[in-house]
Formats: sequence, C-alpha cells, structure tokens
Amino acid sequence: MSAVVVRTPAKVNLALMVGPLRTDGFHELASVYQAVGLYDEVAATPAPPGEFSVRVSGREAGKVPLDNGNLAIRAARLLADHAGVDAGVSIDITKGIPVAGGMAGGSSDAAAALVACDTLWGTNADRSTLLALAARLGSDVPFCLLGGTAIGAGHGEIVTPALARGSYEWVFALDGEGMSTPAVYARLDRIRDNLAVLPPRIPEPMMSALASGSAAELGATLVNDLQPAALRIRPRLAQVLEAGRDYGAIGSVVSGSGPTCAFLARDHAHAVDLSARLAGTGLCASVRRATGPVPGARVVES
Ligand SMILES: C[C@](O)(CO)[C@H](O)COP(=O)(O)OP(=O)(O)OC[C@H]1O[C@@H](n2ccc(N)nc2=O)[C@H](O)[C@@H]1O
Ligand SMILES: Nc1ncnc2c1ncn2[C@@H]1O[C@H](COP(=O)(O)OP(=O)(O)OP(=O)(O)O)[C@@H](O)[C@H]1O
Repeated sequence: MSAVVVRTPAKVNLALMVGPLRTDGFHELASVYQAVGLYDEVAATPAPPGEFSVRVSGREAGKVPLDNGNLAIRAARLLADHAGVDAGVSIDITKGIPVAGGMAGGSSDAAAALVACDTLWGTNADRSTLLALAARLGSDVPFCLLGGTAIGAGHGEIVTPALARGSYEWVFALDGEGMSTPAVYARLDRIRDNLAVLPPRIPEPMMSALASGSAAELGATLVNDLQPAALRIRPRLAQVLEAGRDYGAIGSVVSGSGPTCAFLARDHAHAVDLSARLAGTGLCASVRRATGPVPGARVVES
C-alpha cells in the first residue's frame, strides 16, 4: 500500500476549568474543546517490521523531536503493540499547527498517527479502542480524534460531543517562544498556594451560548483557569489580549497552556481586519485565522 495521509486539526479550549491536583500528577478538569482549521498533515508509509521513523517539515519543524519523544512515533508503537502486529512505519509530518503553542499540535499528530497506521496496517481498531489508546498518549489526544466541539472530563481525556451550533471565526496571535504545559500547571498550583480548590464545572452560560450558536454570547463566556499562570510566566501576553480587545474582538483568551492568544471575531470581515491589526502591533510573532468547529483526525488520501 502507498501512503495513508491524515489531516488533523488544532484545538482551542473555550473553557478550561482546573480543579484540584490529583495524586497521579494530573489536575481534574472540566473543559470545552473546539477543533479549529489549522492543520498538520501526517503521512504514513510502510517500513520493515520494527522500524519506526519520523520526518518533519513545515512551520517550526526544527522544534519537533525526531526520536521516540515524538508523539506520532509513540502512537504508532502503541497501536502496533496493542494490535500485536509485527509492523513498521515511516511517518512524514507537515506542521501547520504552532509548536508548544497550547493548541495540541503534538497531541493532534498522535491522533493522526493512530488513524493513519490503523488504515495502513489494516488493524481495524474500533472507535472506543482508538480513544482508549489515545488517552494513554496524552490528555488532549482523544479530543483530537473526535474533533468538533466537545466536553472534556477526568484529566481531559474523557470526551463527549457537545450540543453546539454555529461556525466561529477565530484569530490566533502566536508567540515566537513555546511554553511548557507542566510548567504552567505548576505555576497555577503556586498561585493557588494550597488553598482549597472546588471540583471544576463548566459555566452554564457557555453551554447556552453554544446551543444558541451566538458568537457574541460565546465570546463573553470564554474562560481559562490557566490564563493567570501563563500571564505570570509570559507577561507580554497581557498586552496581546488587550490589543485584541481594543480592536473589537468579542472574546479573548489564552489558548490552553499558552502562549497562543485566541480571539473571537464578529464575522469573516472582522477576522480579516482583526488579524491585520494584531499583526501591525508587532506584539506577536505571527497571526493566523481559522474557523471552528472542524472534524478531528481524518484520512484524506490512501
Ligand atoms: C492544557 C491542555 O492542553 C488543555 O486542554 C491540556 O490539559 C494539556 O494536555 P496535554 O498536552 O495532552 O498534556 P499531557 O501530556 O497529558 O500532560 C502533560 C503534563 O501536564 C500536566 N497536566 C496535564 C493535564 C491535566 N489535566 N493536569 C495536569 O496537571 C501534568 O503535569 C502532565 O504531566
Ligand atoms: N509531533 C509533535 N509535534 C510537535 N511537538 C511535539 C511532537 N511530538 C512531541 N512534541 C514535543 O511536545 C512539546 C509540546 O508541543 P505541542 O505542540 O504538542 O504543544 P502544545 O500545543 O502546547 O500542547 P497542548 O496544547 O496539548 O498542551 C514540544 O515542545 C515537543 O518537544
């Protein structure tokens, strides 16, 4: 068989409510994820049994590990072990998702590699098996399989599609320098300073906004408990958020663990205007536009 190509999206957390630190090192979460149209492409071609390799091209390719630290390789090995196949694969990733930007780039590649290798090897794993394998690879990986708009529970790995209408116009301000997810969670713990933390809950107004499909309502309810921690680590992000609000964004929030800042625009024309104005501030490394929700990791060619 020739290459299996999978297209896989970035995510933004519309709500990221962080509960107590658990004994396994994860925080209990209540999250609303949305998949947005910034994509990586993951191509899998056959390789001799036991040989797993990865090449990376595209934006920020130099920042991505090429060894077993690459989440796509780990996903391929996990599926081979689970399915009991003596297989190998050569993986080519074309990055379009910011690296270490809080948009689940590596997680999305892991989801894509599961889907690509499952097709390449004919292992025919069912949806629940793929979701369970995804959960072992990282908290965001199951959502990257699912796509759309979904609720995340547990440490983010238990995903359920959300009742959501509408299509939303996003503008993302990228920072040149990535941020470490564990460091941002650790900073939040320091800010909280052992004060009692309630179980996380998704704010009801956000679910109503999604059910109604109103961008203005959704924009007003964007929330991220990690944002204060991300701003302490990277204070310049506060200026980026302020600039977006000044230019009329109807919602603004740090994406996941940051440093990408996400802005909701009123409509397409406003998104074009907002992205040009943000780029003009010189406060961010680059600016990208995307719509959401979009589907999760999908085979586009085989
Ligand atoms: C910030 C988010 O992107 C929001 O969706 C996710 O919570 C992070 O998901 P991820 O990058 O897939 O993270 P994982 O690889 O599962 O975990 C990396 C590290 O982040 C911290 N972590 C992650 C998820 C969670 N619920 N609590 C945590 O404290 C832990 O230190 C963990 O060791
Ligand atoms: N396929 C991959 N693509 C990008 N980074 C990867 C990949 N595999 C492993 N990594 C490593 O993971 C780190 C985090 O990168 P990633 O792009 O997944 O961050 P993120 O978008 O902030 O993640 P999240 O939003 O899930 O917390 C990178 O610094 C890199 O070392």
